[in-house]
Amino acid sequence: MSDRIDVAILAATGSVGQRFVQLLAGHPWFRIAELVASDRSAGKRYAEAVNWRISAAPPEEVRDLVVKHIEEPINSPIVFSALPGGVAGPIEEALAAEGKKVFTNARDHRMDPDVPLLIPEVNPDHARAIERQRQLRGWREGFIVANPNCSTIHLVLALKPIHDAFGIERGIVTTLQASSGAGYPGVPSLDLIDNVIPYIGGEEEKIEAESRKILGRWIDGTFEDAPIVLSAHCNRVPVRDGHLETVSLDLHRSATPAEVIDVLRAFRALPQELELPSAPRHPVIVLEEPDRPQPVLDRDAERGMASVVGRVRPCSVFDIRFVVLGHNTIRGAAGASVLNAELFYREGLL
Ligand SMILES: NC(=O)C1=CN([C@@H]2O[C@H](COP(=O)(O)OP(=O)(O)OC[C@H]3O[C@@H](n4cnc5c(N)ncnc54)[C@H](OP(=O)(O)O)[C@@H]3O)[C@@H](O)[C@H]2O)C=CC1
Ligand SMILES: N[C@@H](CC(=O)OP(=O)(O)O)C(=O)O
Repeated sequence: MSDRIDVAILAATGSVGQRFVQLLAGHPWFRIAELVASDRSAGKRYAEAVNWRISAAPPEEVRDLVVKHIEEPINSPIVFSALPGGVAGPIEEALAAEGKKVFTNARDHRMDPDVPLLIPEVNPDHARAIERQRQLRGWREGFIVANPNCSTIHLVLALKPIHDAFGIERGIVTTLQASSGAGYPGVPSLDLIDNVIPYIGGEEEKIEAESRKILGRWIDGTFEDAPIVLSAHCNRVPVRDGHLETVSLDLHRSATPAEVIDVLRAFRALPQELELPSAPRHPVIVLEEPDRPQPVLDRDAERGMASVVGRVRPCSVFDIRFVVLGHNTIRGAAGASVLNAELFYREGLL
């Protein structure tokens, strides 16, 4: 009999669901007990249902689990959700109302005024919002905690130490986002090979709004946005995994590239202090080679859990500019949710 806590993964067969399976297989605190997906997969063994795309084969411990239908009851106390946006909202609410602790990747509840949009290195205190959430929604044990959009997470991990040290007034971010960000099979290959698509629906708005919420404060029972103005431009590029973002920032107090590199390299926070199992030792890595970071070379840094910064230099329009890269389905999605759950476990909130 294991003393690990049982968890269910919703949408376990998709791009993000597969990452959940990979990251939770053999986890020291959590045990994959239930895998859930749509009509297409329900009733099949996981190994038959999934089109496993991230390594040679799914982990041994899940291959024979029979995939549940999304309408079947869930027994595990913790639920990781990789459901599609639009589908996720009501399902996650019903589960939280039943008492489940729901850690979601989906966009549906991220901007709710009582849902923490959590990056444990950046705003762990926002976790306190679950008390208000329970009060407002009449939930006794359950809750919903969201992690941000994949581009937002890597951007904000780099912004946080800079904001704390120098204050960010405004900025421009341009993303080059991997094809796996669109799920599987995602953008048709003939649309993406030899091409760049300068549009990802809703992404620019999410990056701008989510960053302000995360860098803002939880105060007197409400979220107060950080007064930072961002302009985002999002592009889909023919890269398999890893979102790269170019960033220019206007600061309250101007800083040299060396000062910015120092604060990024010194950045450590609660997950590192608590030694959470999925926490990177260095949440932000800074490279000094002029042509890095690159998706193929750098997306797996710290098992895909770190953001990799490079090309920190003065900006001719604002104060400072740099590039940040991160793995979109690991730290940008499933790994982010797992780290959120680990923080809750260590803080006694599960
Ligand atoms: N890919 C990324 O980089 C990121 C994705 N996200 C978010 O994560 C979520 C999942 O995205 P992704 O994995 O890329 O998507 P995929 O298209 O790869 O996978 C979709 C998954 O959803 C399941 N599904 C679809 N409809 C239903 C339904 N009605 N009930 C139950 N399960 C259903 C599918 O199951 P089946 O196989 O049985 O059809 C499959 O497991 C989305 O909310 C997305 O916005 C967030 C950050 C990054
Ligand atoms: N939009 C992201 C992935 C995603 O699904 O984002 P969100 O969870 O914010 O909808 C991408 O295309 O790379």
